[in-house]
Amino acid sequence: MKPFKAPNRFVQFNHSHLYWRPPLGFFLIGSRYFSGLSPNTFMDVVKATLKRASTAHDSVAVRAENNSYSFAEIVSSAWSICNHLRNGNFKSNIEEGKYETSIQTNNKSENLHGARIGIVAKPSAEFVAGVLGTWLSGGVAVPLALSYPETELLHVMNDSDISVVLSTQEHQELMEKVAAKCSSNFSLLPSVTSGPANTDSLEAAGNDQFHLISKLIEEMSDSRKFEGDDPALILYTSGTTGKPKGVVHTHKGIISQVQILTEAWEYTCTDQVLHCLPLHHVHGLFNGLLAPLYAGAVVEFMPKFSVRGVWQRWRESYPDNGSKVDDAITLFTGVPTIYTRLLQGYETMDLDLRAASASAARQLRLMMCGSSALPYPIMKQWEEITGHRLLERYGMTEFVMAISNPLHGIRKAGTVGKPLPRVEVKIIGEDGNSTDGVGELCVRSPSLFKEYWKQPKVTKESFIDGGFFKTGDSVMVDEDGYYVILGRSNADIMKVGGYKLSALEIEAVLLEHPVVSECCVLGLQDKDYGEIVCAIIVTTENKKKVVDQEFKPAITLEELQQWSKERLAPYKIPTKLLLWDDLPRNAMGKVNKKELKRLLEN
Ligand SMILES: Nc1ncnc2c1ncn2[C@@H]1O[C@H](COP(=O)(O)OP(=O)(O)OP(=O)(O)O)[C@@H](O)[C@H]1O
Repeated sequence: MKPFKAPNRFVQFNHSHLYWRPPLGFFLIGSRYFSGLSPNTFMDVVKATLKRASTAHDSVAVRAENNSYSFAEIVSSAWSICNHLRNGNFKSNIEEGKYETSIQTNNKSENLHGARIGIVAKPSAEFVAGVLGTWLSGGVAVPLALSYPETELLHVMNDSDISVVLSTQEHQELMEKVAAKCSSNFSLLPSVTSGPANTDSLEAAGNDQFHLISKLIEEMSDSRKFEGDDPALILYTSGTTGKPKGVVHTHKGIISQVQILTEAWEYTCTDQVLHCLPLHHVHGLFNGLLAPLYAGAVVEFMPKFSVRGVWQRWRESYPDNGSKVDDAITLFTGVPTIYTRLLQGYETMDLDLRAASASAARQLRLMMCGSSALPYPIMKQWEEITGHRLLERYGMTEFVMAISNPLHGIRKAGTVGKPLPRVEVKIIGEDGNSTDGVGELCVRSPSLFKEYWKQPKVTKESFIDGGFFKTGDSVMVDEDGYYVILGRSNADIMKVGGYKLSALEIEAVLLEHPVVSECCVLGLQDKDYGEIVCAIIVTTENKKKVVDQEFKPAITLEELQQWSKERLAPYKIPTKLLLWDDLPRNAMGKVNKKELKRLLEN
């Protein structure tokens, strides 16, 4: 195993032919790989990277658990996974590490022709190799959530007709059981082996590696397994608004999306991402992994999010005022609850540690937030401490990212910015016609999904004329052309006594109350008003302690209503209050309001 080591892309080698570094200013899209040609699929990017690696030392692409892995190392593991899948010998359980690691040119081996391959692994080099190996074999990757309970796993695996589940020892017991119930095969992912870290030893050990890479390129060029329009990925929606649906993305859609993100947020090969999100969701998979890899950045996985771990990693990156280590983190992206937790962690630090943490965080290039609405108090506090105004953006499983606040220019609180390059949007009213007011957001983008898996009727109903996808989100545009997300039409938009209210707007206000730490607003059925506004509140820790001692609630409905009077129109003020210890959130930190409503109304 290669020791954890700084990537050497900043190193100026003596032998200039060993390492090509794009001149600064050379435009960024895939600049590490392409000088003019435009890739059709992500695998073209991989091939170009390998070509470069055959004549140069390939620097670090992924770091995980104190190991560093180059693209070539990940791809050679992907290649053995591909052979394994194509040879169809997965019926017998293969022990970890016993995959055929040499390159086989097996003319009899089958292209998988779109067979679905489930991938269950924590964020790791093995996960990345699993996805690339699936693509190399002509299969469709289906990343499955580690947090899924068995019933949900069964639903997703049966729904997508998974042929083989690739997983690691950690999940072997559960996945073997589930695979057997779905008549799928189970196979262990081989460990990605990492080679020598420095150029000298690489040159010493070099011939084998270069030989391997040349063979990989040959194989990849020989056998074209898929076209741009072919399915590459099925991601399951979180099920916030119904049963999870399989969203099919094509190779072409994936490459378009990573190009869009690279361009908008100026990802480059000098970036190093600290990644602590799940990989079965677009935020973690595209924003945090595929787009950075495309740009040649390093992705460092922290598979289990840890508040102390994140702050510490930033402090290690920028140890003293102004100094920066070679493997310094430059990019971070998270959901709002991650930032809430980081702020809570910050508050428990002593003054010296706070100063060091804030100063380190300040030096990252970019910090982003999304997947659900970023509460204003969190954004404000984060900016006061770290100097970063979080870049909030809007996305969805079906088109990945569509709207974003700018990298340069004004990032407006409470908005998600403007459409990303090459993304078109329009708002339609209840009559289906375009409107300038509040309405449903529709998106047309090169990254739009192909279809819902095995659901042609639902797919058809989700599009309007001209190929715009109906998001189900209510939005409006402010005076500067920035988009404001009012929420899911069927979960966040409440109909109270004839008024249509946005739960997100009310949540944003309630979160400013000093005792409110988290909150969720939803409409509950009412015979007089249609719906009433119900607020579920988690109070701040200190208050809760006082409360426990005094046996009195941290806040009463009357107190909340009194406080709200100056901030909300009378019909928006909650008429029901529930105080909970925490909110039931999924892996992406989202509350399933439909399920909560069902629970509270029964
Ligand atoms: N910055 C943001 N602000 C507010 N809402 C956001 C933001 N980013 C994403 N969202 C919400 O997340 C939704 C997309 O998330 P995702 O595709 O995971 O679906 P889901 O709601 O979690 O699950 P399902 O599609 O199964 O209902 C968007 O439609 C929008 O409602």
